[in-house]
Amino acid sequence: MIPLLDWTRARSDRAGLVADLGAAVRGTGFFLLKNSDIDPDLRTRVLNLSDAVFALPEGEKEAVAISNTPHYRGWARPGVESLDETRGEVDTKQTFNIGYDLAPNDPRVGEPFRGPNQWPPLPGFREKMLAYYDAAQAQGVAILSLLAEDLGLPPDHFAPLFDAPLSALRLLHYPPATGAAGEIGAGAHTDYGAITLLMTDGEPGLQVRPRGGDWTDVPHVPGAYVVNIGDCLMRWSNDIYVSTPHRVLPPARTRRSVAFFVEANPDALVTALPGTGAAKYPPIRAADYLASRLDATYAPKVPT
Ligand SMILES: O=C(O)CCC(=O)C(=O)O
Ligand SMILES: [Fe+2]
Repeated sequence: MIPLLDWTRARSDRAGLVADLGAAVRGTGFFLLKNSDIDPDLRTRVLNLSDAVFALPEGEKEAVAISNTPHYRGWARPGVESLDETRGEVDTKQTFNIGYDLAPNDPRVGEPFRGPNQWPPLPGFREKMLAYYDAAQAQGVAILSLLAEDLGLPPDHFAPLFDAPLSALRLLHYPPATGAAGEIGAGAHTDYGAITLLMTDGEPGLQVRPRGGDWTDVPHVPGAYVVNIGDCLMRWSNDIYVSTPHRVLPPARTRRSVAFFVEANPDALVTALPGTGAAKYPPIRAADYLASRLDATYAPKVPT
């Protein structure tokens, strides 16, 4: 149901990979991707640095808390986010968000989602996270080029719309389940962006709920990314591609994952792609679409 695709086919069997990808994104909207272009050593460094940031003393995490800035960057303690907007539950996960990096004096600072990142005092953290951000964005754009072919568009259709992106690198840390009533690692949700590239540590918990189906575990294939379509690309494709609800159950042991949300440039106009039929939705700027979704995620659910 969730196919395992081999990225090396992008060079050796491109038409075959385009066909398999096209089927996956019209089905559950989820697939596993092995042999990605992202350096395995860089992936390991990012996961280790992620452990290090969550292990910092509370005070050092507070110094880079997401609440310090309006840009959705930095550390979020458990309970700050509630991915399932329809329920009172708050997520047990901690997260650390990194965005497109701008110098504090860049003229774009002040536009929605534009700003400097907050960096914890860990050697190599900034350098490795920014290297991973660029590598993951490039991988996302490469996947989008195959999807453009799948839709009968030129392979470079998306590239200029994703070169100064809203994309977010998110480190996640789930504590072991306590058994408390209503406990959830990450509440049921769909992703907001174009494509999500997720690396996990193999600890189970991630589940998807395909249309008309039940919650199903996402298998773990060592070294493979879990890739899924987000709501923005579903809308852009005029609902040809499918963004599927997923969640993370409270894990038996500490669970770590690293999500990269591939997003478009703020000004990219999300409007039914050529050849996808009569538009079901009005055009919207990518930044306005993201703003509408993030507001719901961070709205207070519990009295503080
Ligand atoms: O941690 C995971 O496995 C999934 C996280 C997720 O779905 C998200 O952050 O959007
Ligand atoms: Fe997600």
